[in-house]
Amino acid sequence: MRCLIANDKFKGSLTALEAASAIAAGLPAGYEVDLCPIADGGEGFTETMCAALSGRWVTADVSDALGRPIRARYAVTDAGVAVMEMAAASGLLHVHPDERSPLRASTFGTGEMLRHAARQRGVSRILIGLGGSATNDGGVGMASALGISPVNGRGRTLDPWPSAWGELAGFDATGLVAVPPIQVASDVTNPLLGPKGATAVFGAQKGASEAERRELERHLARLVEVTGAYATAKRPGAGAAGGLGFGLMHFLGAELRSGFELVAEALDLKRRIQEADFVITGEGSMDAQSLDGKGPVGVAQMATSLGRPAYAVGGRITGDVRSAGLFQACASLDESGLPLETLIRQATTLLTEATKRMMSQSPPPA
Ligand SMILES: Nc1ncnc2c1ncn2[C@@H]1O[C@H](COP(=O)(O)OP(=O)(O)OP(=O)(O)O)[C@@H](O)[C@H]1O
Ligand SMILES: O=C(O)[C@H](O)CO
Repeated sequence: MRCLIANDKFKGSLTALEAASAIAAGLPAGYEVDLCPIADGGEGFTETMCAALSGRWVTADVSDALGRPIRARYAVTDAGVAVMEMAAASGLLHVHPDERSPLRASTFGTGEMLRHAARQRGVSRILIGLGGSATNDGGVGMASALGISPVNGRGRTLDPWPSAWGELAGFDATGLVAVPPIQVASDVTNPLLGPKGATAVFGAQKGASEAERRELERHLARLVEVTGAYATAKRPGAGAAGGLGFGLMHFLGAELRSGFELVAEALDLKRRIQEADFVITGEGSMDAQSLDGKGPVGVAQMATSLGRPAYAVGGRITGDVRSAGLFQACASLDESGLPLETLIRQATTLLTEATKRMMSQSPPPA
């Protein structure tokens, strides 16, 4: 029996590779294993792509979402592609829960990282992953760092975070820095505005109260009005990373694709599924958001279409995912009834045990 293990990270407890190894340890003796950690555009995207494309790491001193100095890492591949994730600079991970404040947060640091990459010798293309952001600025911070500044009616430059845009009247691009073509790997397909938009769906996890979410939505709507980019705002992925998807497409003409699809291509996932008898996927939390184009669901759909049974292991797996008809069997760490803190601390052992249990209860068809 050959098993492909293609899971994403368990955020807060295990990287994708650590989780894949813990899952492998739970398989019956004698099974062949192909470890294939995946990512979708959020944290872990660069590491996964760098491993697949063989790149070297570069560090850049930039700003985090609140403007504090941060050292961000990205990779440059042998083929001259700079591969990065916005979360390395503007991620939620770098902002303590008490400090989260998307009205004051900006993607300026992501723009600095892009500028840094554009200046690297031999870089002819940039691939940037979106997801896990602390920001909700429509990419204005990013644009600002590249010389496209938000201005008021008198031409005065405004700060690049939403609460400063009361008088936003346009953009001054006279200082625009040259950047190579950019391809975007988006973790979600949400549009910029509305009930399925960046603020409504992801604002709360960044610390925005209901009143703040209303204000953020107003600012983003104003941004669309001022730029006239109504069609871009509606495109799938425009709402990724607090609207950075919109900003990259509108200000820099970037091409946006599903992060999972890009990763799947780089990892040669289809061939590896075909070579396996069954597939195990998973991530920290498999929930309604996962059904919206996230990696593990993508793996399961691909496996099903190739006639290979898919299994899921997660920290938690909600009922809608379990009943989506995608998995032969599911096992989650929280079925043990242990508190989250213990599930996170003992994630490796528990994941191995959950896999063992799942495989003995529902073995793959011989
Ligand atoms: N060992 C664990 N046991 C139980 N739950 C876990 C464990 N590790 C992570 N989680 C849950 O998963 C959540 C994180 O989900 P996940 O790892 O899928 O990342 P995510 O935020 O959905 O990332 P992405 O935006 O890339 O999908 C945590 O908040 C936690 O509730
Ligand atoms: O960063 C975010 O807002 C979410 O991960 C969706 O992209």
